[in-house]
Amino acid sequence: MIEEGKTEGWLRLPINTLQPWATFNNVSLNGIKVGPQPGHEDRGSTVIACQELHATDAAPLMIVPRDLVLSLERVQEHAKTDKDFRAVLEALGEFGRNPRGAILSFLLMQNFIACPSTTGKRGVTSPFTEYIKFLPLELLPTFWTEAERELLTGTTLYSAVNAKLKSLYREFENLRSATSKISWCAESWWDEIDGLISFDDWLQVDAMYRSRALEFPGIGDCMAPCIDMANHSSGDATMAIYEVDNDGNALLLLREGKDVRINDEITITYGDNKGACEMLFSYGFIEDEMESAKELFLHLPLPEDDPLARAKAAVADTAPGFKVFEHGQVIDWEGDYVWLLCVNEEDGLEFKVQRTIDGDREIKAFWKEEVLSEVKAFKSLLQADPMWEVFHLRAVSLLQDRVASQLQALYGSEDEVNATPHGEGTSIRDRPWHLSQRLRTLEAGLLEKAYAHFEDLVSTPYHHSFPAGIASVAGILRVGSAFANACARNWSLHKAKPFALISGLMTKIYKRTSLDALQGWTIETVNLI
Ligand SMILES: C[S@@+](CC[C@H](N)C(=O)[O-])C[C@H]1O[C@@H](n2cnc3c(N)ncnc32)[C@H](O)[C@@H]1O
Repeated sequence: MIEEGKTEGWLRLPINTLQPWATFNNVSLNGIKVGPQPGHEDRGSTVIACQELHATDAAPLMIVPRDLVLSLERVQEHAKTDKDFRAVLEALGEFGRNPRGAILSFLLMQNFIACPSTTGKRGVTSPFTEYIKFLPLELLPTFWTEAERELLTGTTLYSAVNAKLKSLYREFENLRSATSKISWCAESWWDEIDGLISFDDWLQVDAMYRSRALEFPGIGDCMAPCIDMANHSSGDATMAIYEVDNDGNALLLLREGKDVRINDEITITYGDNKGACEMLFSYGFIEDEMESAKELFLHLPLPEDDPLARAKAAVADTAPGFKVFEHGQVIDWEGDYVWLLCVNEEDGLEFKVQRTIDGDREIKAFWKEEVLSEVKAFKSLLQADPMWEVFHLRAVSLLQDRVASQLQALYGSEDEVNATPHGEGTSIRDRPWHLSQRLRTLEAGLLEKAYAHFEDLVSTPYHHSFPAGIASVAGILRVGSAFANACARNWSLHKAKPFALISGLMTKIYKRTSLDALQGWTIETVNLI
């Protein structure tokens, strides 16, 4: 329905009619207009200065009345006067009571109301019935074809998009089964012959929300019409900020110290620390200026041979993996889950089944008799342990292996991806092709740096306590691995593959030697470090 509406025109309004919509709905636009920026039409509409503006001038660039900010609260308000929509929201149960479920179903309903082929009018119009006509169709990766998604093989976006599509499908199926019980929905939305709503519509409302949601203090995630017309730039290039005033109105303000000339673009930041993967996932682009993937999340499966795997999975209240990030010149990682994987029964980890006050059975983790109330607290317990150096080495070693396997997946898919026909006359569009290539290069760069960083961590602190024989074997392997790695880094992704594999193998042997050596002589040696 939505794509059809955009193509046929009944769900489209020219962006130069946003100003009358804004005036009619009491949105004030001061010294700015919304439209495409010449030379950057591929970025859609944006906020442009129509006069010189200075941060010292007190007036906000935009004031959006609180009633127009689309939050959970606003959707619930609307439901009070729209009994058809209220029935939808109630049918959705818990999902209809959280911001995402409420906002997405509201957007779907507003698109449905705008559809001219609706027989027997349902729902109540709102300012959004018109506003959604200004919104473009975003080519987020959830709209990439299967062949286009294959271009992401080896990147962290590959599994993220596939998992998102599965979860969107589950949400859509829930929506369908819950609202099929409402007679007008069964007829107008889901009828097998002329029902209007399809899975693509759910993808469209998800994309509208995902690419435009802003987080306002005191409101949470919401959509603020007109402010969501601002494009993104990061760092010093960000020209404006958004906030709420004491009355709950949403404001767009020029950043302190910024002056703009007529026709300059006024951008906001969608999150300076967001990585390339997240930018592409949520907004469908990667900033031209981005030189690093910034951060990426790698999943860590629980090893099949871990006897405590099931118990660990049951208590893990955190994402099953870790984040590698590069902020400035610093490479680091975080992930509480990793510590669960590094220790076992022989180290002091134990699980017990306890009864809760409601009589339910609950599995509890213990570290050396001390209850582990949340995985987040585990690292500090381990840090206080005499074996910390060993646990830390195990963790870094695990992370390095995971980074190596991700690099292998990236390099390993390189030939096939590069050989994929793309562009005109093929099933691969230019935009997904270029964006996937960009992501591949950025993620390879960050993974390489993380690999080298972990290599430094696993090698440096322990060497001086190894016996001479082990130290020299470890030393040779380390130098060899560093050499192979340096070759890998200086060559193109494609040529680097054999070097990366050699480096990976050498580091594996080296780390094994180090770990065995450390664990071999146990606590006294570690205590000396
Ligand atoms: C919140 S909307 C901004 C308004 C949008 N351009 C429009 O026409 O409605 C976010 C979308 O704008 C586009 N966008 C924003 N900043 C961009 C940038 N720096 N480069 C490319 N596209 C950008 C992306 O398509 C993104 O999903």
